[in-house]
Amino acid sequence: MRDLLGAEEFEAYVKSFEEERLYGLRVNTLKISPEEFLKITDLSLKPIPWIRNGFYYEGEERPAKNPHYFAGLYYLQEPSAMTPASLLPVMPGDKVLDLCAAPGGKSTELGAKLKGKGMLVSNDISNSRAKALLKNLELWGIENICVTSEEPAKLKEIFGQFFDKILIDAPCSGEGMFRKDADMVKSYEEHGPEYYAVIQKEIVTQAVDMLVPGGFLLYSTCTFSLCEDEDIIRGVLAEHEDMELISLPLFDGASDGMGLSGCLRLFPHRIKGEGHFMALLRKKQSLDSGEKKKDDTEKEKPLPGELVDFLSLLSKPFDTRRIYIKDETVYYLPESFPKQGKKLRYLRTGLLLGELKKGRFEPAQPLAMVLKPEEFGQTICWNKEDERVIRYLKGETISLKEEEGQRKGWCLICVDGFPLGFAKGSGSTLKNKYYPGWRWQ
Ligand SMILES: C[S@@+](CC[C@H](N)C(=O)[O-])C[C@H]1O[C@@H](n2cnc3c(N)ncnc32)[C@H](O)[C@@H]1O
Repeated sequence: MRDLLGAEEFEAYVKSFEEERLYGLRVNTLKISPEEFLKITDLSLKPIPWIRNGFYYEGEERPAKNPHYFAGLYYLQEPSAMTPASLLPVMPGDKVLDLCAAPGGKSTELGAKLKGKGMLVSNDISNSRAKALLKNLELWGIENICVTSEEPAKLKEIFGQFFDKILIDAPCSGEGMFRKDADMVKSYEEHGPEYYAVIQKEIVTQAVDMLVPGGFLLYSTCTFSLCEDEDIIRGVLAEHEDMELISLPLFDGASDGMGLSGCLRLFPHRIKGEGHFMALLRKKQSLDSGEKKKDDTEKEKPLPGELVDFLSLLSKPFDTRRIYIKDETVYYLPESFPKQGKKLRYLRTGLLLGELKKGRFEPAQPLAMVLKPEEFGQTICWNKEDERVIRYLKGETISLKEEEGQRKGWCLICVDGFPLGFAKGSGSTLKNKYYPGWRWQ
């Protein structure tokens, strides 16, 4: 680091390790604007200057023990780690791949940018980490997701040149994690920059082949070593004539790439964040890039009566051609989901709508998370201070107050106007249908 920064700046860098780590949360713009969120939250927040929907919170706050967290209104994320997804120019309708996605810090933001249009494939090679990723994406309320746990080479084999935008938040030696997580120092001693550089090169090479002409690839790490950062990008540019570097905008405290201008570096002694490296690449348009689109649209087919009955409770439009039933489980596939996508080892293909159970349809938790209260026939809304909110999140049976009337059938339970999950009414009692795996502990 002394070689990289020079003696004087190195002192400032080392000194930054005496300071407290920084805590951040990012507001879910699929559900609420940052301005509206600030009006309803009881957390004390300060804006992160370069992230429109990002805020610092104090370490003693407990934002994960808050009903708004269970409503998917925000994600807890280190401030500099919010930058890569904010800089990848994702547009609604894009086909987006997050190749190293768990536990979902960046995927949640990419999903929010898609606004339900197009498709987000979130992948992580580790199956256990991909499970945490799935939970975070479903809590966030992204309906157009596929979650896979595959080697990048396997994804390339199945998808080929398919994605408009790709994010690689690469596994790395983690020099920017030392203040946040002391264990990272130990793992750095086991596997340093040279070890990770080999893996990163392989991942990037596969990703380039999956990008359509004109598509963008954002590469990021939370480390500072040249061989994992600029050298990887230089390697891509040398080996792929059709890839070009697009300069990222500098903002207050951010630094240019070291020896490769246009990349972006965040250092803990220059910004209020732990540190990150980013580079944005674009695949040049080729003359014959007007590739014919295969028509993968499913034909209209009749749906089971119990599912039709349940869907009639919803005013949210569903394209029935995208409803996919496997065994008794019902999914809603993202638009532009390719048929060959089904050949992958996936944890989720689209939005999980629910289960067909002997003539009944039971809606699933992820469906509740993508709804707006007005999109469901029967809604029960409590404010955050109502003690029944936490009891509901703990899985308890709830009694309705007299003024709330009698309820029969499926109800969508909301806090401050944001869905938490389903319950089934029978008179003045609500049978709790909150997903047991997500309960308040
Ligand atoms: C820096 S973390 C990703 C963090 C994530 N993007 C986020 O914002 O929450 C890197 C991830 O890459 C995964 N990984 C490691 N090798 C991989 C590979 N060859 N292909 C795909 N993912 C890989 C790890 O399991 C790890 O979850």
